[in-house]
Amino acid sequence: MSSAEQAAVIPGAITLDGVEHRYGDVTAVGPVDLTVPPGEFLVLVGASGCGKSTLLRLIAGFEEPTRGTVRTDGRAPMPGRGAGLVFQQPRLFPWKTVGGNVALALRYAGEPATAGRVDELLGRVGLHDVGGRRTWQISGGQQQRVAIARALAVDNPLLLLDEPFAALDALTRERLQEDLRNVSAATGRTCVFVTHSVDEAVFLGSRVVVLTPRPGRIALDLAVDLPRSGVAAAELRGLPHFAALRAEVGAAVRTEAAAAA
Ligand SMILES: Nc1ncnc2c1ncn2[C@@H]1O[C@H](COP(=O)(O)OP(=O)(O)OP(=O)(O)O)[C@@H](O)[C@H]1O
Repeated sequence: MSSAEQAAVIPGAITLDGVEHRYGDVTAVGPVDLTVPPGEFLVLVGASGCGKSTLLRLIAGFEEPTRGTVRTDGRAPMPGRGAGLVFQQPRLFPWKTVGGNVALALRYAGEPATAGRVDELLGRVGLHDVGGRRTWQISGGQQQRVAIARALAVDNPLLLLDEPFAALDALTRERLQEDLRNVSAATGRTCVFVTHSVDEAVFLGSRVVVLTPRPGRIALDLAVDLPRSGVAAAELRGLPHFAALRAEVGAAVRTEAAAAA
């Protein structure tokens, strides 16, 4: 068994081995080789259409690679019953309460949907005393927090997020980034996060991968060696090293976008 295969059987590990994906005649992704150890916060950045969402869907098991293999926990990913998923739109059920949405996710995951467990998950994302409200009675930022709580209800070490904060105003977005950073540190989940924002990538990621224009391949694979806890968000963003990392990622994104033009 290779070291990549050994890493892949550890819960929360992801391996992509020679992965390519085509839609008809269009090669959207690949080849990509990537090993993500458990607990890593990997951010995928790149120009529109470079294949970020396709890579995420391959890891979620919604797409099968045209070539190569994807493994999560050493197995082919299982669509539907696999990782916790968060999308750009919260996709909550409007006929259910906030707590009802989280309870449904717990039941779907085969876990007891007790009031205590629902409150605990809502508390994790900073939501208190809104469990009895309808989803349309809370703000867009709060709805996205519910979507994250629902994803955390899934008993799986993987959390996959596709531009979850893109539709939010700047201040709400920053607050959710801070909370997600803390949630990921507290839960130890492996996160894969897709974004267009270089700042968001460097703030959230413990590793940032910049993709080339279609087909998406790895142009830059950068470890973000910033403290994961114990430093306030404003302080972190003010560090010279934060600015240096942001400049490095930004330059790679611009170079790749220019190549696409
Ligand atoms: N279901 C599909 N059928 C055909 N082509 C597709 C399909 N989904 C995506 N594509 C194409 O594959 C390429 C990669 O798309 P993908 O959505 O993965 O990129 P992306 O980097 O996430 O883009 P964006 O940042 O705009 O969301 C694009 O050229 C897109 O048009």
